[in-house]
Amino acid sequence: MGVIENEIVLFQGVDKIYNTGTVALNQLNLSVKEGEFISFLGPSGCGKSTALRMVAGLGEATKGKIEVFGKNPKDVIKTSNDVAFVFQDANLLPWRTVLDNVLLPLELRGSDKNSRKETAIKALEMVGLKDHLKSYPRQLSGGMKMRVSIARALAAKPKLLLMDEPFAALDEMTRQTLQMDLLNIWEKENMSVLFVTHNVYEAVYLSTRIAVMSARPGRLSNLIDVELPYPRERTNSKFTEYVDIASQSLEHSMGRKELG
Ligand SMILES: Nc1ncnc2c1ncn2[C@@H]1O[C@H](COP(=O)(O)OP(=O)(O)OP(=O)(O)O)[C@@H](O)[C@H]1O
Repeated sequence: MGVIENEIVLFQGVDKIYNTGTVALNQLNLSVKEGEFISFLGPSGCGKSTALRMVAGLGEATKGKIEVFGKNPKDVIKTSNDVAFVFQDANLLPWRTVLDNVLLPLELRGSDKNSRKETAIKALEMVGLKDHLKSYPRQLSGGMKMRVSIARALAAKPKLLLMDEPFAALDEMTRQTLQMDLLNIWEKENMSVLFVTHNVYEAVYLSTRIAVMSARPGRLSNLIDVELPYPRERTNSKFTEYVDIASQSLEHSMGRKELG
């Protein structure tokens, strides 16, 4: 099989069976190209997080191959800052200020002392928190905490950002604002994003492609190319069409309805 140009992530025949016997992924095949914004959409327990975690070198495939930038994911994590992870929980240290939370991974990595503060401030600027450098996590709203968490990931200047339901705990207004801001950052920074969500609207709003996962178990049931220009208009009829396509695909993947 030839190498695909600009391929940054490859799942090839990937099975993941946990030692409890749970089959989390079954023959997952997916090729992600540079610059894509891919969402894994699927019901609870279909293996979305498992797939994302393996891209971050957390856990190994039971069978098949996963490559990130053409290498073993564990090696990529060990030797570069090219991959960053944002979780649903912002995971901030309560005794550190906003700036110090973003600085922490840079300190741990031993990056240059003089430039790291500048890098952290720039990342906080990108997420609109330049005026809150000295605040503590307890003084921030849920949305602001998530912004700090995103800034912490961006400070490493990753080429690939992995996000596991980052906005799931936020209210709808905050979620929509963060989605918009995330897209702006994605476009400006030339990053690629792998994003996990349960939310069909979120997947259609954000993604260049949606990987719909099935719970029977851990299979890719559909790949949807979302051919809509950015920024997307949620009230647009084309947007609604994609929401319908993704919803039907999701229902089909859960075995409730056959695709029309
Ligand atoms: N460390 C683990 N050990 C054993 N089983 C696990 C482990 N992690 C996940 N699983 C199981 O693997 C399956 C897939 O889990 P995973 O978290 O990847 O799904 P998900 O699609 O991300 O679910 P959710 O949307 O609820 O987060 C589930 O049945 C889960 O219980």
